Amino acid sequence: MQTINLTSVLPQVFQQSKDLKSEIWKQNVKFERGHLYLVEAESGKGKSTFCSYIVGYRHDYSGTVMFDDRDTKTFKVKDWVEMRQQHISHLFQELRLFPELTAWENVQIKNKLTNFKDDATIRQWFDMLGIGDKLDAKIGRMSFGQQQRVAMIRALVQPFDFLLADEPISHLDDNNSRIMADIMMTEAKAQGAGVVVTSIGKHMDLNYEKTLLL
Ligand SMILES: Nc1ncnc2c1ncn2[C@@H]1O[C@H](COP(=O)(O)OP(=O)(O)OP(=O)(O)O)[C@@H](O)[C@H]1O
Repeated sequence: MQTINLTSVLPQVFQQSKDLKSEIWKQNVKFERGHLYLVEAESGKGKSTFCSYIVGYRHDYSGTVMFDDRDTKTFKVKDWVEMRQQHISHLFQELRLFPELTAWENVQIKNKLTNFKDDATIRQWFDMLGIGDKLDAKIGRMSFGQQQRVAMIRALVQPFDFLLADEPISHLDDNNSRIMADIMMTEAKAQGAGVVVTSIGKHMDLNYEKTLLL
């Protein structure tokens, strides 16, 4: 997939808003593979909603979301499954890890779908992010910031044309944010992928090519 195109997309929840000013909602916006975008917004403006539309978890909008020349409203479940396994990776703001599984198991459950990364690479990422001693820790017993790092690793153990990172560093210190940004961008470059980062203020320090206000 080369492009994601949003045309006149408006969430139902904002349908009655008279003073909606947005560079995404009700606009024509194109995200291209190989490019880096920042979507900035205040709380409640719809960052998570925007991500949900692109990964197909929600469809409560008017307008169209196109992947290349395919209207995603025509997608069947199997199309979304393929998209999420092979083309779009999503780091959820609320992470959506399995609390009863260990950090390692949470990553492997995703990695096993495509066997995309070897164990050594995954271990190295845990070490780089300062959670090398947490491989066997249950997610439910890790801090949110530690879980955020596990969720990023999980987002990277699959092929993708686009990576959507919804507030990826909300609970990270500057050092870990930098390391995570480096790992994420190295992976995205290796895959020639586009990256869309959303932020409520504190954002990854990256050379964004385009910033859009939601
Ligand atoms: N599943 C849903 N169905 C319908 N409306 C929703 C749903 N989730 C959120 N909303 C509404 O959509 C609007 C945007 O919510 P969303 O969670 O996308 O905002 P956000 O920008 O990600 O906020 P925050 O930064 O506070 O997490 C809010 O008015 C919210 O009440």
